[in-house]
Amino acid sequence: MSLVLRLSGVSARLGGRDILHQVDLDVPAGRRLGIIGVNGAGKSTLLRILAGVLQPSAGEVQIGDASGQLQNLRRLPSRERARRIAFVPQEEVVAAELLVGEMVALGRVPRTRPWSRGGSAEREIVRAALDAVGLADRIDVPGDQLSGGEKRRAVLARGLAQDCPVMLLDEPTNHLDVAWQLRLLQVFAERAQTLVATVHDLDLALRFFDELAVIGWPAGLDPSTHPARIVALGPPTDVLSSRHVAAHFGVGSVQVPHPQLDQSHLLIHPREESR
Ligand SMILES: Nc1ncnc2c1ncn2[C@@H]1O[C@H](COP(=O)(O)OP(=O)(O)OP(=O)(O)O)[C@@H](O)[C@H]1O
Repeated sequence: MSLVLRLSGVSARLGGRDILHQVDLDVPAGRRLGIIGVNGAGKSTLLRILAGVLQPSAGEVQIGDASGQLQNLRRLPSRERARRIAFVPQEEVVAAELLVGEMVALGRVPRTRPWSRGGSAEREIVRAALDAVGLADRIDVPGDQLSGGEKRRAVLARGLAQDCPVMLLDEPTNHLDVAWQLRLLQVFAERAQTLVATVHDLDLALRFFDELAVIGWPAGLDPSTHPARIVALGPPTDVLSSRHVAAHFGVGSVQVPHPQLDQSHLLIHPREESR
């Protein structure tokens, strides 16, 4: 299977502190990869490195083309990178002075000629992206008139409008109600060839992704003095075994089959109750 992104020996340093250490990660084309881990582990940092918006302190980030040829992500011009990778960061302010449609249209900038304005075809793409997140009727409304969850959906619509084969989403389900959490991930799964997303909801992670990577610390390493690394990688049912969840999240858990649907769910409980 060809790779769309590859991290080799990637480390990250922020504010004079080592955050990630020697991360190796392959993202194959056509996969849904979930990044999980406790607060402050380094998930956003890893995603920003994959997106090419943060330079690693060591190691190499490579991007693969349709034929599977890998090249250094830094050598790719930023406009070309933005035609191949859409990145939606964790928290983003929707500018009050922009209409919702104008903000979503920013996702089209890499696809248009420099300084050109989008025509009616571009407006249709923007409308379709807003429609996919249930906000088509808000296209001409100022951004600051949206609720928190609606703002999040509008920012995600901008990522959809960018129309890239690879989409990187940092906590896409933040601020969303339960129905939109499920629907939004499905929308992106249908539009993106390859999807990498960070999530905190481990039950959602178990059901939605093909593969999970846990960012954390091996047993015995003090998180306050050591950078994190990938401590588990593989199919969700393996990565979210009771043993792994206890070791990396400090809680008890059990995977149980849904009584009516052909899927498993993860029940979380305080660690003592598992005895
Ligand atoms: N600009 C920065 N300068 C210094 N330290 C930073 C900076 N950004 C993040 N950090 C630190 O890097 C570590 C990893 O942060 P990151 O945001 O990647 O974690 P995360 O796993 O995404 O966390 P969360 O689940 O809380 O969103 C944290 O300890 C954080 O305090």
